[in-house]
Amino acid sequence: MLEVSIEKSMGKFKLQSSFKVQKGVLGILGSSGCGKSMTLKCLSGLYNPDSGYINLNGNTLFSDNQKINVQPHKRNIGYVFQNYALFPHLTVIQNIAYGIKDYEHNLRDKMVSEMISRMELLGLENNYPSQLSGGQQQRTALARTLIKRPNLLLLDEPFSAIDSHIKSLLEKELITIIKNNFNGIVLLVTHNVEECYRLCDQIMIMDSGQKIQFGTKEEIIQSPSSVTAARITGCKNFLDVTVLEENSEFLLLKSNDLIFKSAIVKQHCSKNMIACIRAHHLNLLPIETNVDNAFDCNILEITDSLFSTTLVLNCKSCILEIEVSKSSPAYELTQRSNNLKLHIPPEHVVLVEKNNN
Ligand SMILES: Nc1ncnc2c1ncn2[C@@H]1O[C@H](COP(=O)(O)OP(=O)(O)OP(=O)(O)O)[C@@H](O)[C@H]1O
Repeated sequence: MLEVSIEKSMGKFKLQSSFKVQKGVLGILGSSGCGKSMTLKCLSGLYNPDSGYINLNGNTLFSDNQKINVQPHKRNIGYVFQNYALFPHLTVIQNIAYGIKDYEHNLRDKMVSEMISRMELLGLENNYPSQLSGGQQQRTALARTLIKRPNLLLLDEPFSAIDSHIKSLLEKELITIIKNNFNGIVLLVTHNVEECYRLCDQIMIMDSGQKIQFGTKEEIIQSPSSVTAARITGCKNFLDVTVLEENSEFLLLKSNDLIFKSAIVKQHCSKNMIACIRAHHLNLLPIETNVDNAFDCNILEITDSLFSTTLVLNCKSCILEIEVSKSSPAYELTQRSNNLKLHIPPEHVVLVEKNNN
């Protein structure tokens, strides 16, 4: 179990990080400069927090109250940096052995050769980092870290230096390696929501040095708690709405000339809220369709991607972005007409408080 409650000021920036993880992979998601890497650096001991505490599996690594500050190399925390930070003048085998250089040499050789074969680095033992592919460098960096059997593994944007076409292969590989070789807690820093969803069990969203939401990945994606959390998790549509009616089945909402339904929500609802709707949850239907919660709209802009199309629509004076797969019937419709019906699934409308940004 990892328990963190720390504060750290650096220039104008203030980090106030507090969270608890029992097990599994925690994704730390947030835009550039929100304090993700600083959180990892405080955990690893590279930075000293100004105040607070860090407890890992019952051991206090940092506490300003108790005047405890365990040195970085005694924390048993593995840290894989964005660029892997391999020693360029050492071979694969020497980089991996570096992590356990104080071990008795027979034991060290045995552990290194086991790690080389587990990480599928056989045949590359004597290569220098410059002679390795991105994926091989990543596996070497992981091997160097995991060989020390850390209690906590910190991964800072492990795929940022990798081409997108091999990224998905490496993601799968990384998760298999971690699941098969490591049973401690993993913290994965990323600003890519899809990567975060694929790899993590829980997600913490950060903004301006603070945690703004923490939960399982399903909770975070289905129920963002604020406009910022929704935006960071990829939501594109935010409508200022007035709640016209609230009954046991639905809420009736108004934004400009659009009056639409959302499914009932558990939380208290104010009169004025923000409705967050993800672009891929909206649907397009033929103009003559007559179904509940579907409204006339016209296409203002089309951005064509490889497998999907993003459309900007005007629907009753509300501007909405919708993403349709090129293999969907909705895409066919966009090829034939500019005037369509926009269906808003009530269960996919998330309401957040207006002042809760
Ligand atoms: N050594 C430092 N001195 C002063 N300010 C710093 C220092 N290191 C980081 N900062 C500031 O602290 C803030 C958080 O930085 P951090 O590296 O944690 O961001 P991040 O969320 O990891 O961003 P990115 O996704 O771009 O890596 C930034 O505003 C940064 O400018």
